[in-house]
Amino acid sequence: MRRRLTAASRVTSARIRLLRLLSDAGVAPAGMLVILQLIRAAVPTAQALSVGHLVAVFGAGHSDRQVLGAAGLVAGLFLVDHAVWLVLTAVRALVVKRIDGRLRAGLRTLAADLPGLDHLEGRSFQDRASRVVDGGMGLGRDRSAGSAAAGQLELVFRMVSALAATALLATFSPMLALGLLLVSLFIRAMLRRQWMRIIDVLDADTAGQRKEYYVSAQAVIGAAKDVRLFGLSDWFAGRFRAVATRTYAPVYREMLAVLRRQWWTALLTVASATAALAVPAAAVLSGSLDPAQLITFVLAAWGVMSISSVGMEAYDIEYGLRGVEAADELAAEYGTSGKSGHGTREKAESTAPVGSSPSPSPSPSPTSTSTPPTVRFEDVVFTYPGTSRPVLDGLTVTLRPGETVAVVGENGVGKTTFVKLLGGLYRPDSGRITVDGVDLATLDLPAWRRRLAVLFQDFVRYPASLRDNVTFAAPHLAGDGAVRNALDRAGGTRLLAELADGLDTSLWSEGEDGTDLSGGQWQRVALARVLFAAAAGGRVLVLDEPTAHLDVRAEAEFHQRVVSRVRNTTTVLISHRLSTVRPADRIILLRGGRVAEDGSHDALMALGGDYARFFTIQAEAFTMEAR
Ligand SMILES: Nc1ncnc2c1ncn2[C@@H]1O[C@H](COP(=O)(O)OP(=O)(O)OP(=O)(O)O)[C@@H](O)[C@H]1O
Repeated sequence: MRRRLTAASRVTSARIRLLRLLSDAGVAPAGMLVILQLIRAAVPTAQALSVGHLVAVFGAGHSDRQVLGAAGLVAGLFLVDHAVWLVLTAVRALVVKRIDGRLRAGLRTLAADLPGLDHLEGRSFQDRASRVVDGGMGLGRDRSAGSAAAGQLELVFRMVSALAATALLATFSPMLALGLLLVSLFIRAMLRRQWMRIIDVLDADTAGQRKEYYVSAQAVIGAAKDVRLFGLSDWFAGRFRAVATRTYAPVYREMLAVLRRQWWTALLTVASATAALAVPAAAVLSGSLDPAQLITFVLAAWGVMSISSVGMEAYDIEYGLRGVEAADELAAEYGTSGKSGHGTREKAESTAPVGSSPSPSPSPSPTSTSTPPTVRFEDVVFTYPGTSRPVLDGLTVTLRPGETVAVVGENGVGKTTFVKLLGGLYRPDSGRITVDGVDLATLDLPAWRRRLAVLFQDFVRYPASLRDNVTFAAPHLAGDGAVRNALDRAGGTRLLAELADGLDTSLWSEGEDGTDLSGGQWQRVALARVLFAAAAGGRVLVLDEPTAHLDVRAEAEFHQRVVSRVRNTTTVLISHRLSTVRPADRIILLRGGRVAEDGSHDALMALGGDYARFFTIQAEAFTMEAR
């Protein structure tokens, strides 16, 4: 009993939460929806009365005017109902869109405010985030949080409508009215319980995303080359069919099972309908009711019984509510930790730096921002969330102000991970990272990041103008001279001259009049972006594989053109092309998650370790090619 009461109170508060969501749509649309629903709720009872009145005036031989008036009332009510339905559909769509928009905007802000990346690693955040934006599998309508709120309002007024009909029927027979209402509510509860299990089955569909991928991969430009050249179209179609069958088969099985269990709810419905007809008919036969009243009360009984059916709104509520709950859970879990920590609360607590409190409060950087800082990794151990093997395992290294440090090592050794930790995107499991002696965990992260200019290996190709692509890190400094200068140093001057609209050329190839660039051209733009950021105050410049897409000449000129012209900045250069890193002040070779070799090119060549071996292999390959 207690469990039932708890469950009932949980359902009630969830339903109230849905109704409160309506305020997100704005007072005018939400208020209008309430008024329209109220009008529609009054229609069945008004129709019962008006049709009864029409029969009464017709049978009693009233004047033509009176009959026409009564018929006009009946017809008018039908018209009003239809017109209200049309307007209501439009207002409902607006309300749904606004509520969903607010919820999605909240999710975007929450995700963007989280300074770390670890929430994006596990399924927990992703699953709940996609539940918030999920429109569900609805027959012609969205099954979102907004539709759940609108559906809840619809249900409230369906109830109001049934109660109004009950009150009208009770003027004839309170017993019949109450009995019909209770049986109808019971049938509804049973039907709802049976059909809503389908929502559980749909919710358990974890293959949905893959299904989407198999469909979209064939239609988007990214995979189109592979699909054609490898002849993968049939493979994609086959995978889609397999996943779709796996998704929908349990849904159809559940539907069949529910249909097989319908016989006794059908029996109850037939019994209710028989009582609704027989009791007023018996009263007519005994002379206590006239035919006009018979019509009114039979229609009223129909109005009461209408609550027994499970309408689309029930699915909307059930499905959309899970999106609302997911949004609430995300807000509770990540809403506040995101502002101050590096990532999720759990990760922040479990990996707090040695000797510091679990959730250090951020403080402004005490270091000067005009000079490059001394950055130290002290015995840093780091394991990606959801994995067990540490990528960095006791990494100790110092980046001294103004020096150029190259980081090299085999694929997967942790070079990019080192950069991610430097940017505060993850926190070490143990050990610490200091900036001028201050633990990075206690620094104001946004302020620290303004001192970094990072070119990632998988840099982003923003669908925006060339100018925006260069100035994103410091839009307030977007003077043409600075942009051209950054492009020039990145080797992008010729590219700029070739583009029809110069700096204003749209690099959004999918947009109207947009242009796309080659891989190497994009790399120059991305390089210009970080050089621009460095000129705007970035004191630590990180270049992860900056020459991977560049042609031979650009690669050969890279050090001269880019690295040697950087002033008042520490440069971290990651590259597999050892000729690119050769001029660096220091070269660090990572192995087993820590520094294995550290020194200038000459020193490491003299050491005769891995660096010397790799360099010799590359040099020999070039010499052989040259012959
Ligand atoms: N988000 C992640 N989640 C789990 N493991 C990851 C993640 N990112 C990287 N790894 C793993 O961490 C290891 C180090 O990756 P990282 O990208 O730092 O290597 P890298 O030295 O930059 O490699 P490369 O030279 O190929 O660019 C790899 O084994 C990789 O599989």
